[in-house]
Amino acid sequence: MLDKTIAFLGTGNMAEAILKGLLRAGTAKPENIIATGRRPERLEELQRAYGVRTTSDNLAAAREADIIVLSVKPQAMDKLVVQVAPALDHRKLIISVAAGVPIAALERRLGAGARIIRTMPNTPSLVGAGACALARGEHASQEDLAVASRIFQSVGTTTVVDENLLDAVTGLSGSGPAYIFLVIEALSDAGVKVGLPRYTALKLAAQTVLGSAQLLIETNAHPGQLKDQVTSPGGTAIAGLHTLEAGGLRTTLINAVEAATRRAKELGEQFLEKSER
Ligand SMILES: NC(=O)C1=CN([C@@H]2O[C@H](COP(=O)(O)OP(=O)(O)OC[C@H]3O[C@@H](n4cnc5c(N)ncnc54)[C@H](OP(=O)(O)O)[C@@H]3O)[C@@H](O)[C@H]2O)C=CC1
Ligand SMILES: O=C(O)[C@@H]1CCC=N1
Repeated sequence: MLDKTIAFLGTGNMAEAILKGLLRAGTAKPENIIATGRRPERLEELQRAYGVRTTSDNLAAAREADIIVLSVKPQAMDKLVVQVAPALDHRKLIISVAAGVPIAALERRLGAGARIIRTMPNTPSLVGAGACALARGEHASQEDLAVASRIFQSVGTTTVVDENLLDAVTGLSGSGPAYIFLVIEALSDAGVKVGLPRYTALKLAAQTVLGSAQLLIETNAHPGQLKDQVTSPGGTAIAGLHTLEAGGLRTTLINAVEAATRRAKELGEQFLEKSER
């Protein structure tokens, strides 16, 4: 149990996933979590669902909390950071989940000495199956990194990386759930096309993705080896695989991760420009 108050500044999809995961794991108590937002109906919904404290006053939340999670969209981050900067002194641990936003740019807004951990989580955190990468800012201590890691470990796996790799992480695992949901939806449509009822097709598709990932992680085997185990000579899987290769699945996935990584960099550059004004 974390004996600290955590404020989520901007409680949308990603912050809710972390918040719910933290409560589910028993890492934080609802009374030690403050969730901020703009719309009263959203705050009521969060209060009702999780019993956390809610407010539209970011500055008051930042003043009260020990740990501040910056969780608005990158495009809204500069305004938020300028607003809460007076409350964010070196006694606070600041965790950013924003795609692209560099630590140096946040430090420029928050002043020298700001203890910042930049992270890239993903939405499966909601069910304790997240994948999060973390990078430590110059003024954050090893202890700060350990506290941030504990938060994200309670909702999934964590990896510490150099900050310059976080845009790539954003392209792969941060954005990855969107790719996989598209794949599951497409596989379900395919199941319907070959005659399965919709619900049966969706259940089979989702479990196939989950089970394959679990098999890979638990056996630590190479994905090619596990693919070969499914693929009999002259059988069904090779017929399907040939079609996927002809459709350029690998190249398409590589291009997707590259495009998302590029977009994370662009978002960071836009933030930098704003923070220089
Ligand atoms: N979604 C994802 O899969 C991932 C997202 N991220 C990062 O998480 C961050 C949030 O993304 P996501 O959760 O998807 O976005 P959402 O739009 O779902 O959440 C952002 C929330 O912030 C609120 N908000 C906006 N401005 C303010 C403000 N000034 N004060 C208080 N609340 C505010 C919004 O309220 P309102 O609805 O009223 O506008 C909204 O609820 C981004 O920086 C993104 O890069 C990182 C990893 C994965
Ligand atoms: O699309 C986005 O910008 C966010 C960041 C990572 C995943 N979703």
